[in-house]
Amino acid sequence: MSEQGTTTARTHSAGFTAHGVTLVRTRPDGTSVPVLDDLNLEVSPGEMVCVSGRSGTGKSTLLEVCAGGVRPTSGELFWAGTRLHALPDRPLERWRSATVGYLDQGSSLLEELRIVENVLLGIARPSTANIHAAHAVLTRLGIGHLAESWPRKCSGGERQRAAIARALLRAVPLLIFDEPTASLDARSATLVLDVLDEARTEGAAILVASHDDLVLNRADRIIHL
Ligand SMILES: Nc1ncnc2c1ncn2[C@@H]1O[C@H](COP(=O)(O)OP(=O)(O)OP(=O)(O)O)[C@@H](O)[C@H]1O
Repeated sequence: MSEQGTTTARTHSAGFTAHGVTLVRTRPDGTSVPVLDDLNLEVSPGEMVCVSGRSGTGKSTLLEVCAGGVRPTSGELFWAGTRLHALPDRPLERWRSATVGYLDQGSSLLEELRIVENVLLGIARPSTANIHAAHAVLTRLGIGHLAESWPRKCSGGERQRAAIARALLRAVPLLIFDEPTASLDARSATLVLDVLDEARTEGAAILVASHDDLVLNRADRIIHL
């Protein structure tokens, strides 16, 4: 693993740190697959770090581990000094809900909910202000006109932007986005990156996996797997 770009002083007291992370998966036939091997990364508040690399090198898996969705086989994960790797399941899940805006590679939406309802999913009892904010973020992402549409009537890129809107709506401090521009043309990708820039300026720590030069060019640092 190698890094390029500027490096700022970071400590375990702010932002996200992964140290010596290893993950071994087990195939259905019982054989072991080493997926992550002794990975280290840090993402400070107000910084966007991009994980890049060939297909199958473990980018999505690393993001899932950092988001608290998969436990590493070994290694340490910290958020603002909290030892995430030592948390039991329920506190880890509470940390994840309160702290992480996660976009998976499939940009999964619930088909039985309209786009704006999908965006509001992470909020238990949406207020009028939350609903206005959901419409506003959809508009920023160029799909405000689709707020009342059903996901099945939307294109891949529109669905992807709706999933991004959902991850952004709660203004959480850690955004972990897997291939956020994968289904987007340059114009739509730029809308997404402008919104991410705004979140970064407001102090979010942002970790993305991407091959897209538009994303790589905006990153503060790049980690090559
Ligand atoms: N549940 C699993 N069980 C066993 N192996 C898995 C599992 N999930 C992923 N892998 C393997 O782990 C490796 C890394 O997968 P991952 O999806 O993290 O790669 P990636 O770099 O994100 O790839 P891509 O760029 O194609 O999305 C791959 O070889 C994959 O086959």
